Amino acid sequence: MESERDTVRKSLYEMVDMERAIEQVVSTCQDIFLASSKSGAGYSERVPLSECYGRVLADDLFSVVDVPGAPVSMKDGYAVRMSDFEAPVSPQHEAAGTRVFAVKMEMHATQTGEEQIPVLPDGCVAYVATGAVLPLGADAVVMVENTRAASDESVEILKAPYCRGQDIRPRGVDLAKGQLVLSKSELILEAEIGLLAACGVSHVSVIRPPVVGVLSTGDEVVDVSESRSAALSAGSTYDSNRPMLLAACAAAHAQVVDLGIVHDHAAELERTFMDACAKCDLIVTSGGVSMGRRDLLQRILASKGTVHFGRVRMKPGKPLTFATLLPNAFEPDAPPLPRTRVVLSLPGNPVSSFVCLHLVVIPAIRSLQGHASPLPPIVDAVLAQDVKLDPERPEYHRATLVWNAELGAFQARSTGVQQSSRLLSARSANAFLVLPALDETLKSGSKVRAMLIMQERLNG
Ligand SMILES: Nc1nc2c(c(=O)[nH]1)N[C@H]1C(S)=C(S)[C@@H](COP(=O)(O)OP(=O)(O)OC[C@H]3O[C@@H](n4cnc5c(N)ncnc54)[C@H](O)[C@@H]3O)O[C@H]1N2
Ligand code: MOO
Repeated sequence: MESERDTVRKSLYEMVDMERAIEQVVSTCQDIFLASSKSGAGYSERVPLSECYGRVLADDLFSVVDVPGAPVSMKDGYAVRMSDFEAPVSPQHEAAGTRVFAVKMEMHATQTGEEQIPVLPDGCVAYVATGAVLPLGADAVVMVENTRAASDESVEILKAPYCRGQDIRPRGVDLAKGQLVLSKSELILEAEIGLLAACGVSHVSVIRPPVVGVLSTGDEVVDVSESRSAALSAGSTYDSNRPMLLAACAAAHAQVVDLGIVHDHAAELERTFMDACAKCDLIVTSGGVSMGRRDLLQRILASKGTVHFGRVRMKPGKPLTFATLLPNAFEPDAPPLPRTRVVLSLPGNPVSSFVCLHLVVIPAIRSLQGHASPLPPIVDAVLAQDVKLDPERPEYHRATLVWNAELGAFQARSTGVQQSSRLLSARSANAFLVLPALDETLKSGSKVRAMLIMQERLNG
């Protein structure tokens, strides 16, 4: 048993590898998601298409219509019967390889009912617009560029269609009624929204977003809204973590709850956690997880639940802490709520928070929504300059990747001094270079692994 004296000098937690830490967070969140999908309680909600971007589908989806609903033309041109091209023709047209047909009707792209579709008379053609329903009996389309107006009512076809069905979209070729269009657990982005609308679906069942509460801790931390009313004292610092985390969690389609700034005071922290546990699936905190006397979070979490890890072999973000709490941990007499609560306590240094946000918070939110691939993608990149490695901890080095056509590779440029308080090192970053712990310098031109973040920035 360690004495009180020892515990202030040495962390209670073994240092775990970052890959293992990420895996543990993701698999715990996936288990919570699976348990809630089985119980069905509050698992999904029905939303209009305008609200489903970035959400995960809760059910398989089938088309309720054929697209197109009838054979339609793929070109502006003339609908023809192929058999009419076998009829005898004048020697003059025979020699020229052309044929003249009477144009008996015009079909435009309108909301044609099935009963309104006319029959194409033998030996005649119909003018058809792109997307227009074909007259019955037509089995190919000749585009206008292969025709010449012979008179007001006839057309000379200069190049006969080479096969039946040419330039026709048959009924149901794009989507067939009853066809599985999207599967449960698929991510809905713009293509999927277009697809759903195309097959007549106006509302979909999507996974309910996790409720994510965000709080900052620290007696020195000041809300930015106070910036107009009071000058910042020497020891104070504006709260940059909470606005950053709230924005990123909302962008990851969580329902966010601002839990404010909490002092380094055990009773106040416990009260905030009690309140958060009642309404949040995931509680994200920053600050108060390291070795200071007022770093109280790990002790509170350990007393109310399970701390899975409290130190990670990574830079920046070493004191990253992951805990789970039973939903009634702070109110033992209250009836248990359906889900285990997840707590991710990020280190207070703003860049450490930023890095942990991308490495564990966003993957946790994605896992709680049933995303099949919750982790950021990793690509190869080539260093644009020398980079000094950290001898003790693997580093997530902020960098900007730019595609270099000459190299046929992404080139990675460091964002500069990587100190964990220097938020400017996150500015314009679109990747973390995943660097090993080694006492050496990686030379310009070396190949490294790069984890893509904020992919909107990949093009600068
Ligand atoms: N003796 C040791 N000290 C420290 C260790 C260690 O291993 N042994 N680890 C260091 C590392 S690494 C980190 S990272 C920090 C993280 O500590 P905490 O999570 O306890 O963070 P705080 O001490 O509360 O704050 C650190 C720093 O960040 C500023 N801060 C805090 N919250 C915010 C916020 N919301 N917005 C902007 N800035 C914030 C705070 O004022 C401090 O300057 O611990 C090292 N220490
Ligand atoms: O790990 Mo700390 O986040 O390096 O400063």
